[in-house]
Amino acid sequence: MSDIILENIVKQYGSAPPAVNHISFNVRAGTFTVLLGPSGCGKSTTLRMIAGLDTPTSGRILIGGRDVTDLPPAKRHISMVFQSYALFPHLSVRENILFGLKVRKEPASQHKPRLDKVAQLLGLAPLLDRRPAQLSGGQQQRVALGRAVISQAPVCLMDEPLSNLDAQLRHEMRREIRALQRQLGITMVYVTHDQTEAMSMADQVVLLNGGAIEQHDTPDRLYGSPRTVFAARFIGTPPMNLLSLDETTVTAMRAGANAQAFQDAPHPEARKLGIRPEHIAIAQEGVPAVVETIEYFGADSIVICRVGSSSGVAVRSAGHVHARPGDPLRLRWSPSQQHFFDASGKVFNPSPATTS
Ligand SMILES: Nc1ncnc2c1ncn2[C@@H]1O[C@H](COP(=O)(O)OP(=O)(O)OP(=O)(O)O)[C@@H](O)[C@H]1O
Repeated sequence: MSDIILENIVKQYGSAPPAVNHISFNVRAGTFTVLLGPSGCGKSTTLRMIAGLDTPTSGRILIGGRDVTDLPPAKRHISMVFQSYALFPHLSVRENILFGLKVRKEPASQHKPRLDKVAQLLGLAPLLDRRPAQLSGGQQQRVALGRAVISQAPVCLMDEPLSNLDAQLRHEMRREIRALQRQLGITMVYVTHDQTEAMSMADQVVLLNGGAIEQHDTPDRLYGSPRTVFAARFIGTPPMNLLSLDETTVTAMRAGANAQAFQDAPHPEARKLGIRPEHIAIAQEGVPAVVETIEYFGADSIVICRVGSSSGVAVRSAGHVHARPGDPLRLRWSPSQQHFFDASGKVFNPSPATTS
């Protein structure tokens, strides 16, 4: 089986701080893992080391139980898809897709049946005689996928493969890639900085920050039980609200006569309270707030408020909210949706809703 194991991987370029700093994680065979994080966090470097395009400064990489740390890419039984597609402009779609099979001298009798299958899977049959320049961005992306899939490698590595496509197409391709991965049982490692992409595609997300793993979890747990302020803020649009637990804000929260939340004093080491915008409701009674701005999106509105000394607290509300900047509001949320963080930004006390 093609499990991937990274053991204590470090990548150092010259005297700069390590691009990848002691990371270890496992990818189970047949699953979809996303490497997620902001620009420069080490996603591509990590993927390139799994691919064999970069060598770790220290640590080991195993694929399917084999130590591949010092093996070249061609010996790792992997396929790759890059942002740039890297198609040969002078070759037809058919030739582009078959290129790898020819280089690896796979028996010619295999070419046609495998090409037919891939063309059918990806809807490329009518385009086989075209050159890349005669294709749309989405079609070129499909050819790049076809080239990866035809290799029948058990592991596929993708680096921001959809970033050149418009939003609509990106959406469609996400579904296609996920369906293809499931259908073929491929072990997938996929790099993106787009948290929506990660959340909608992954079985497991490895969230990186400054070359280290911030959290490795299912999308569900990453969203529901972020371990750090960084994870809480990186996932979700708008991100989780963070209210400083200073006296003004705590007093404001306690002032809500019926504010179920926050009747007890927060733990003295808790410095910030996190609540997701969709977990706060505008109510008759509750924590007093003042409207700062309202953004209307059709299906819902985001009301930005001030609560105590915390400005910019986002509340997601269905439909159109009829309020103006300066209007007073009352807010409610359930204590089970509260996340407390300590001074170092680590979750203080996983919320009861997520510990069960
Ligand atoms: N060949 C290299 N030489 C020196 N430094 C490098 C090299 N490749 C990457 N780095 C540095 O390593 C760090 C991680 O880069 P990496 O490309 O892995 O980030 P990333 O998370 O993929 O970012 P992005 O989303 O912008 O592609 C960055 O600080 C980058 O400048």
